[in-house]
Amino acid sequence: MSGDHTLVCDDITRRFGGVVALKNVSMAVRRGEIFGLVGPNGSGKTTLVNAITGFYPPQIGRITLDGRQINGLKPFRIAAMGVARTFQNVALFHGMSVLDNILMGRHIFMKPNPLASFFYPWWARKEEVAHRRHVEEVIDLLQLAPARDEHVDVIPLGLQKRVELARALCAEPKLLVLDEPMAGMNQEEKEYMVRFILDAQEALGLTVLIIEHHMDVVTALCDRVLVLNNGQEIAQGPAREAIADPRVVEAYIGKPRYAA
Ligand SMILES: Nc1ncnc2c1ncn2[C@@H]1O[C@H](COP(=O)(O)OP(=O)(O)OP(=O)(O)O)[C@@H](O)[C@H]1O
Repeated sequence: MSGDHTLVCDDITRRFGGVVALKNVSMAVRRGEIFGLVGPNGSGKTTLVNAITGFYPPQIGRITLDGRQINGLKPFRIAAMGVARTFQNVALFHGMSVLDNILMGRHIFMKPNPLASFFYPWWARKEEVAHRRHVEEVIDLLQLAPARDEHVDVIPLGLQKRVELARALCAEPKLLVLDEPMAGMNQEEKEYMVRFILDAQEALGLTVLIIEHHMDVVTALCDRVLVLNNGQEIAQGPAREAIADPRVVEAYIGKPRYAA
């Protein structure tokens, strides 16, 4: 199945003590698509992302990235294989500027070699220029130039989330995983973020897995979605069809009284 797919999750089960957070969940994210993970609070979305990124590997099931099994690998190995992630609660480096935070996204490409840098300073400079060039492209793409020298602690939440997105893009990911990138944003900030994600996806040919609660954002962004409830799939398919599924409506707003 992996030929056209960047990510395949096959029959994933993850328990935390007596809590079954994911039960027999399968999905496949096609190359170049935006795939949404949807579901009410506690339905297992973050657990699935944590399984994919290696933070909490599944006890049962198999996860492959471009056909190579990744479950069982440490998070830094999975990151080095091309999976970049943003977090539900912004996870930036405090006390550092926007630019320095974004530059951190390049660290997986940096192979410090003090001897080479000492004897061939031009080589180290050339490497830094290449990293800077890539960072500048991302800064332009996400329109972050006016904020580049600001400290991340003093900029608005919407901008912080954009900086986190920029840092993830700088890792040139095969798979970009976004955990609620619109959380806490107002309508205008959400609309901007949707635009930036679509622009980045088009410009960089990204494959994106996104956890999202706002249904207007899901339909604007996602090609297909997996809907979870109580750790199990209740719908999967094209975004509009899946979220209109009666089981999904029921999971979000409950059964109408006359149907009880
Ligand atoms: N580290 C953990 N230890 C114990 N239980 C956990 C852990 N992580 C998740 N769970 C449990 O697994 C279930 C699924 O949680 P998860 O955070 O994956 O849901 P979610 O769909 O991402 O929810 P939300 O939309 O609120 O972020 C919940 O019952 C949660 O309490």
